[in-house]
Amino acid sequence: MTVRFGVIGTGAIGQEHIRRVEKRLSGGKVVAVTDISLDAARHCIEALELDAQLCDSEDEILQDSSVDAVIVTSWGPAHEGSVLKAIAAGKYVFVEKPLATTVDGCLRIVEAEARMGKRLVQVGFMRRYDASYVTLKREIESGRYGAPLMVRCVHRNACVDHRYTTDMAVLDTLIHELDVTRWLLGDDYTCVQVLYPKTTRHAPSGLQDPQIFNLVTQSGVVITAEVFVNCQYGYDIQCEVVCEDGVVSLASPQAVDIRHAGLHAQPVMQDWRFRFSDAYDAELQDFIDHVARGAEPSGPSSFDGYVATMVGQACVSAQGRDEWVTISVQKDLTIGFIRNNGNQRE
Ligand SMILES: NC(=O)C1=CN([C@@H]2O[C@H](COP(=O)(O)OP(=O)(O)OC[C@H]3O[C@@H](n4cnc5c(N)ncnc54)[C@H](O)[C@@H]3O)[C@@H](O)[C@H]2O)C=CC1
Ligand SMILES: O=C1[C@@H](O)[C@H](O)[C@@H](O)[C@H](O)[C@H]1O
Repeated sequence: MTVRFGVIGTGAIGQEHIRRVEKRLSGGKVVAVTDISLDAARHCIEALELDAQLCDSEDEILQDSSVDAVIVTSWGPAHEGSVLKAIAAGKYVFVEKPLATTVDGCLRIVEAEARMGKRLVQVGFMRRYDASYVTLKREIESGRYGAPLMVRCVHRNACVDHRYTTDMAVLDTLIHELDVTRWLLGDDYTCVQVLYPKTTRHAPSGLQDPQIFNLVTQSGVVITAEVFVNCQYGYDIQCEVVCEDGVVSLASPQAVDIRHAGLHAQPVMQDWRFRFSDAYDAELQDFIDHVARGAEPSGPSSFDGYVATMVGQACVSAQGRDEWVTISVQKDLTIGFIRNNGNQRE
């Protein structure tokens, strides 16, 4: 069966996902698109030469019985409403991170899905599909290096625009580390502290950049994550796991190694589009494959989305304070269904 998609939000990653469904992946087709800016949606249809209907609203997409699944790629604060409506309409939904920008919003989604009695939602935490992260997890789980003790993460973007605010360093950027490190270690966070180094002159006015997040897990692993979104030189994602008997790190994603003009160098990618291109392909293909055979998605679940936003909110509340903030994930029976059925990709 071909999965017929409706897309809500035709901005940067919306267009990326539409292009991959149409041109690179198999088993999916975009049949309807909308955006709060209808001009943006119209332009997307024209620019990508889509054979898709321009819909006036998300409601029109969700009421359309020819749409099997939706891709939600609008701004974060709009995600909750679209996902809840999609669940109510019984549609599968691939939603970009964050699942919702508030903890209560995430819980409403988790509970709505639990009431349906089946998983419908997959969250776009694509790093779980990145070959280098997958290998890193496999190596850690082999036990060959002993128990993980410390993790050092770096998340650098070349630059951001004036709309990027200090809390977005958490809910827009660090949220990837919050999800992937929990997945890598199979461990939950207990507390967080945020340090503010000197701010770069390249940061838009009022933005604290860079920021350092120190997190501790239940088993006592200490994670240090740097977020620096105006580093100028490119898009740089690093992760090093220090274990009792060895150190395992993400491999460089570069395909070339250059010796030139007295230098031995590797180019640095400039954007998430390139660094995680294969991972975005893999996550969406996995979603399509499950939906096409009527199976529940098995990628990052709404519970994972809830945990990431919940931990993210604790990080936000620790920003600008010189103290540790406690984190406790709610794991009651209401959401046990999703937790137990949707937490693992294997
Ligand atoms: N997984 C990843 O690595 C990435 C994830 N993202 C996530 O994807 C989402 C979108 O980000 P971008 O594409 O960069 O933003 P963008 O600003 O380029 O595009 C967002 C689009 O959504 C539309 N929109 C906003 N509210 C809407 C609503 N209520 N209904 C319909 N359309 C609406 C806007 O008009 C805009 O066209 C964000 O949640 C972001 O965090 C973005 C980039 C990379
Ligand atoms: O999700 C993403 C963006 O929304 C975010 O703004 C960037 O900081 C991240 O690197 C990218 O992966």
